[in-house]
Formats: sequence, C-alpha cells, structure tokens
Amino acid sequence: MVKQITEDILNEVIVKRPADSYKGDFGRVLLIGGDKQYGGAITMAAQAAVSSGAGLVTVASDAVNRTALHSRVPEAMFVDWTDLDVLMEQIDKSDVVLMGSGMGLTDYAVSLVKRVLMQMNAKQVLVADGSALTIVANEHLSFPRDTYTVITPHQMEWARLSNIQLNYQDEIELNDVQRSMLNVDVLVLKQHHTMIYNNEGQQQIMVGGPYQSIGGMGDVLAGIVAAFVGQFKLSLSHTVQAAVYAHSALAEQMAGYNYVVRPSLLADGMANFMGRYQSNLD
Ligand SMILES: NC(=O)C1=CN([C@@H]2O[C@H](COP(=O)(O)OP(=O)(O)OC[C@H]3O[C@@H](n4cnc5c(N)ncnc54)[C@H](O)[C@@H]3O)[C@@H](O)[C@H]2O)[C@@H](O)CC1
Ligand SMILES: Nc1ncnc2c1ncn2[C@@H]1O[C@H](COP(=O)(O)OP(=O)(O)O)[C@@H](O)[C@H]1O
Ligand SMILES: [Mg+2]
Repeated sequence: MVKQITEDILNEVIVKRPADSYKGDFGRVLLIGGDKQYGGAITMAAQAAVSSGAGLVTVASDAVNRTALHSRVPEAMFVDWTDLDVLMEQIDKSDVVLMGSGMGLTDYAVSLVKRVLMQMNAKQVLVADGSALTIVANEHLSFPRDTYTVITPHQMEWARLSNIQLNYQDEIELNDVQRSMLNVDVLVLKQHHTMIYNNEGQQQIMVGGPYQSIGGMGDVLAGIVAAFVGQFKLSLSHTVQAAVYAHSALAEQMAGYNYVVRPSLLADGMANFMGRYQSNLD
C-alpha cells in the first residue's frame, strides 16, 4: 500500500536548532554540476540548499559559473571542477554530495561522475540528479553499494536508468525491484504526485501541480534534499519525504497568487517556509 505523505512529516523532521549549535552541525554539502550551458541549474540548487539550512555549501562547477553563482549565492564556496586535487579533498570532507544538476553529458562530466562514484565512503550520502543519472545509465555505471544513495529522476531519466518505459512506471513492484538492483536507498520518482521508494515501502505526495512544470524546478528539489539529509537526523527515508513534501507544498502555496512558480523564488522561500514548521526538541 502506498502511504500518502502529509504535513505531519514537516513537524516530525524539521527540528528547532539547539541554542549552542554551529554551522558544522547542519551538514557540509558539496554540489557538483553546472557546465558552460547549465550554470543556472547548479546556482538554483545551491540557492535551495542554503535557504533550506545546509550548514556549509560548496559548489564544484565550470569556472565560467563562479561570478554568477557568487552574485546570487554568496554564502556558497566555489571550486573549479577541473582542480581535481581540491575537488577530491572536498568530497572527503563532505557529509552529502549532490551531483548532476546541469552537469551536462560531456566527456569531462562522464569522468567526474566516475570519480565521484569511486570516491564516496560509507558515512556519506550521495544525491544524484539530472545529467548524472543519464551518465550512469549511458555508461552502465553502478551506484556505490556502501554509500547511502538517493536519486531524484524525472520519468525519462528513470526510464534510461531502469529500462522501465513511461507507460509501465505505475507498476510499483517493478520500480522497486529496479531501485534495489541499482543499489539505490531512496528513489524519488518525480511526476505529478511524486512517488518515493525505499526499504520501508512507498510513499506519495498529494500536493503540487503544473505550475511546477518549468525548467529548474527539479534542480531546486535536489538542493533541498541535499540540505535536509545533511542536517536532520531522522531516517534517510523520512528526511527525503519531508524534503519532497516541502518543495511541492511551498510551490502550491506560492501558486495561490502566481500562474507559475519560479524555481529560484521557491528556493528563496524555503527558509521562511521551514521556520513555520520547526518543532521543539523538548
Ligand atoms: N537553467 C538551467 O541551467 C537548467 C538546466 N537543466 C539541466 O539540464 C540537464 C538536462 O535535463 P533535462 O531534464 O532538460 O533533459 P533530459 O534530456 O534528461 O530530459 C528531457 C527529455 O525527456 C523527455 N521527457 C519525457 N517525460 C518527461 C518527464 N516526465 N519529465 C521531464 N522530461 C520528460 C522530454 O521530452 C525531453 O526529451 C540536467 O542536468 C538539468 O539539471 C534543467 O534543469 C533546466 C534548467
Ligand atoms: N504537473 C506537475 N505536477 C506536480 N509536480 C510537477 C509537475 N510538473 C513538474 N513537477 C515537479 O517539478 C519538478 C521537475 O523536475 P525536473 O523535470 O527534474 O526539472 P528540471 O531538471 O528542469 O529542474 C519535479 O519535482 C516534478 O515533480
Ligand atoms: Mg531535472
């Protein structure tokens, strides 16, 4: 039975910050993506991660994106993704690595995806989205067995990864078998009323709508997911459920007075949205 995710997940997962906390308590998040063509995608993911409370955000991207990224998200640190020694060091230091947003499909992007998959360890969480998923599918790569892995494909990306065509993607058992064969802990299968698959079963959001059908909306979700898993200590599956719910619930609220919801505005709205749900620790 597919469980419907309700607003309760937000009060359960989003906790009030302890008074004596510091940035290191809320996740070191590394975002790898943004080639020459798609700098906006990684910028929006970074904006979303910062606004959703990630303690420290670093972006590894094509050098051409540095100034634009900093002008929109000065809180984020920047690494030129061709500087491999620094990049590998950053991966080792991170709690969460998001890769794929606007990464593109160049040979260099392929080589980066391979390196990241090899470098991740058992204590870290990998969030893979966008181009990284297409690369894993095209190159027949595997997700690391010992790293917690969350993937956030749209339906075409899932078709490439799983070989399940779009008209069969409502077959729950089929999707779940493929998820597990791919070494994926949490599959977020994005669609109208997105579904989440994990070892605890399947969950679905009933919020959100077509005002979200706009480029960048998935990049923002990836940044929110990375920030949530970096800072909240509940199970990975609950934390991802909260991130997915928050993304579409806020979009639904913003759509009350907008025809479409701009992903960059949604990203900026997350801090205010989360502030309304934080629950007390005691
Ligand atoms: N401002 C930016 O820089 C943006 C960059 N983006 C990046 O662009 C790269 C390519 O991603 P795309 O998703 O555009 O390209 P993809 O080639 O992965 O997917 C788009 C293709 O899938 C098809 N499709 C079928 N069903 C679909 C569904 N339910 N949802 C989405 N597509 C469906 C579309 O018709 C199209 O042919 C990613 O790395 C992504 O992060 C996009 O997020 C758009 C915005
Ligand atoms: N009609 C819709 N109803 C609900 N959610 C939608 C709809 N269209 C798109 N979305 C949501 O918007 C996001 C789109 O993600 P994606 O296709 O990866 O966008 P991009 O790669 O351009 O950022 C997903 O979270 C998806 O669930
Ligand atoms: Mg996408």
